[in-house]
Amino acid sequence: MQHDISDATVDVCVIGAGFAGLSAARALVAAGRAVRVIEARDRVGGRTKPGMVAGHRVDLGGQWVGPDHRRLRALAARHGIATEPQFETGAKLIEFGGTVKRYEGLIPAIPLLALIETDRVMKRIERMAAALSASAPWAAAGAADLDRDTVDAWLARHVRTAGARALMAIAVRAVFSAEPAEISMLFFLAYIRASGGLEPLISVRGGAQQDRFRGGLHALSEALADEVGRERLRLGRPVAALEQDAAGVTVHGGGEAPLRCRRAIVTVPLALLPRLQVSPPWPSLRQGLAQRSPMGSVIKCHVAYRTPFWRARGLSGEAVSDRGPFSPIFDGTPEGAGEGILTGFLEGEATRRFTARTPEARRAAVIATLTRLFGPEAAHPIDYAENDWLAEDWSGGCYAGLMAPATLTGFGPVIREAAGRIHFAGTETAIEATGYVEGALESGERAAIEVLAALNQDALNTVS
Ligand SMILES: Cc1cc2nc3c(=O)[nH]c(=O)nc-3n(C[C@H](O)[C@H](O)[C@H](O)COP(=O)(O)OP(=O)(O)OC[C@H]3O[C@@H](n4cnc5c(N)ncnc54)[C@H](O)[C@@H]3O)c2cc1C
Repeated sequence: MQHDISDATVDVCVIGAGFAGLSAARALVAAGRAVRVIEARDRVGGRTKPGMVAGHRVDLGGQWVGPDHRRLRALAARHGIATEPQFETGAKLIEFGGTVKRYEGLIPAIPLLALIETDRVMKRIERMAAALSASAPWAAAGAADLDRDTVDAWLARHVRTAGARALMAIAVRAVFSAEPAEISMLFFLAYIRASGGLEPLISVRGGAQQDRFRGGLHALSEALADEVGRERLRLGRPVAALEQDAAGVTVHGGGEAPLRCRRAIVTVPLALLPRLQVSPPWPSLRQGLAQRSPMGSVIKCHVAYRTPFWRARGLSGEAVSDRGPFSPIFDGTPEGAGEGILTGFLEGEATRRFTARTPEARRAAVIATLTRLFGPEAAHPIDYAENDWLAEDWSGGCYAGLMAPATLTGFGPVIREAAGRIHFAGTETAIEATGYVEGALESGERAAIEVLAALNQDALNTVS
């Protein structure tokens, strides 16, 4: 059916009320545009989610904020939401090659040769990432060669000691919730480039795990939804189809009458795009990109104890293990709480192994890892909470979308390209802090600017 531009109900329809969708909507509302945000879940926040453990509010999804995440910090400041530093006083633990060791600072207690090689390879990776353009990593000299390799294949060729390879695999899992064999070397470097380095991605102080929000990160998505205006939000309404013609876009689904808009912004992860019926079909490279951008695999768990007993033993609560399945681990105790909480992840292959098991089996495996690392006191938690993101229908995995070899060079250049009147946001499309809430906010702002320019151009075209 052909529609006229005058029958548009709103200027812009935003699909998805995660941080990207809400940030786009906020900017459009501020510019005086009529906006509707349509969200499949019955809540805002997408990959952030509130939970409770031992009576304390915790984040079941995204949690930390880095020093450079200025948009997220500005949002918190506007709402008087304070941060607290991630607790890191004391020694860290590493389980490596069958033994558990304590260490202080950044240098883990592993054999010297492996340590020297890890340092060398980290520096090389930092240099390679810094040489890429953040907005067009596919255009770099040698990009095709890097995009032919998985991280695993590259490490196998360039790292000799098994210890350094194992340590790098722990870092890859921690950042991508994927195995090194799953992702392209070029994608790995581009993701690092977007956050200013690998060290900032894996660090607490000065890095992506530096601070948490009092009351949880999810509360900031609620604050952002308030800024957009609740009357503009439709929750529990999965969009099923987008029909585009010369004058606008008709949005179908969620048991409501079709909604007509001049422009749409789709913020769902690339992997979920094929679930939307679109007419006309997505441009072929967009379709190919969506088919080749799977999500990572992660289960996040919080384990509560009567006290943070590890602190009394001079431990920070931070730990990693090459055996798993629960690694990495951080002290997740909220400031001022009497109880202690250890927060950590099953990532990549470990998630795949445990997603189909019972919650009891997962809990037992998590506690077994904690007991090996922190001793017998860890065997007696008072509460446990988890969230399997691989099983979340409207995410399909987390933390973010990944790219296997030959994707970024073959399909990447269209990642931020509009398909007619449909524009794209979402942390996967971010130039800065891709994969993080900060990236989601940046992508929403960028898409809003793009749409405002397009709406102005549409208006000029109508007049002329
Ligand atoms: C366990 C975990 C830990 C993390 N840790 C951190 C961290 O510490 N710090 C950090 O910055 N980031 C972290 N992240 C990543 C961060 O949460 C994401 O980068 C960010 O939330 C993505 O926002 P987004 O708006 O791009 O996507 P989403 O949040 O995925 O938003 C997309 C929205 O679209 C909706 N949707 C999907 N399909 C449809 C449809 N058909 N119709 C309507 N709506 C639809 C979804 O329900 C969702 O709400 C973590 C994520 C997880 C899961």
